[in-house]
Amino acid sequence: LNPAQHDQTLFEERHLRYISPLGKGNFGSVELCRYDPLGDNTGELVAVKKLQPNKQSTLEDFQKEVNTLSVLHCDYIVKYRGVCYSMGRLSMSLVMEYLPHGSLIGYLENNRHNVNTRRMLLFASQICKGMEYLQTLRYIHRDLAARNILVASESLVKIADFGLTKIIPFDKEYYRVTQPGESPIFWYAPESINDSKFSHKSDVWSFGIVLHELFSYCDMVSNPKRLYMQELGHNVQGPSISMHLANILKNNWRLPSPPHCPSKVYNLMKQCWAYDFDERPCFSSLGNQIETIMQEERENPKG
Ligand SMILES: CCCn1cc(-c2nc(Nc3ccc(C(=O)NC)cc3)nc3[nH]ccc23)cn1
Repeated sequence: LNPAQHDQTLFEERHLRYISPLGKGNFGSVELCRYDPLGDNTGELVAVKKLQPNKQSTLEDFQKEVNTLSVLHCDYIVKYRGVCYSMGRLSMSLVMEYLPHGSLIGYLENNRHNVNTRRMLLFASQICKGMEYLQTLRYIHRDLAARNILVASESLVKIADFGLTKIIPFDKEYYRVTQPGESPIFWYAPESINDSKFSHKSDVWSFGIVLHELFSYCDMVSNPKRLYMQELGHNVQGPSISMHLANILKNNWRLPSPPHCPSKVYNLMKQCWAYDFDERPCFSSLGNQIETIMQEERENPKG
């Protein structure tokens, strides 16, 4: 047999059966497929991210996303399975493990009543560990948000969508982006808004926003964009939004504590939202603080 037939990471398009749409990521949409080489529906379900057609730059970016995911091996990061070339290698798709419970946002909306504080803290500590692992490889995610967290089981979440992930150069502690596309500015640290500077500490800021989303049960009413826009006043439009956002952050306004959120958890968020990135905790410190709060929750459960 030729090597390709032994290469488990090469998926032949003719055996990849489309089932349904799963969601939208950076640079493309994700679909549920069954890889069924025997043609008897015994093949396994996979999540396939198809590159958005045309726009040459995204093919290059997409290849980088594929390369990034292919080297990540962590329980708290969605698993790479391989690639599927089509149109004679002119297009490609990223094949990943299928996570049955979908995005954290939908999960929390549908399971609000049986996700207590302890489970939220478990999810937060898993995301923290995934980010700690990324940092050991000098990767910055740059798009850490609840929409990019997937639920593998009722006790396991994973970080997904590495479309904006960058490697920090060996001689610097931050990455400066040239062309910020449609940026998720409400998840951005001040230095990212003002100077397009990204670092592990800007990922920590975004982690604080994810904590807020988690403890708000990803409720639409209190999502970060809506809360910030309320503070900015809806008359602020278009490009000046980021300037106004940077302003209120400079004046030390922060998202309010989610309803019934334990004060120790809100305190963690505030640490992540220190204006000066040097004052923000690192992911390992955050992980330890979360474990401590989890231990206290176990001793005298409130949630
Ligand atoms: C992160 C942004 C891009 N994105 C990735 C995925 C994705 N989804 C799923 N499973 C999934 C999704 C949705 C639902 C659902 O019931 N929806 C109403 C059920 C299961 N497994 C995945 N493995 C790798 C990526 C990925 C979806 N969007």
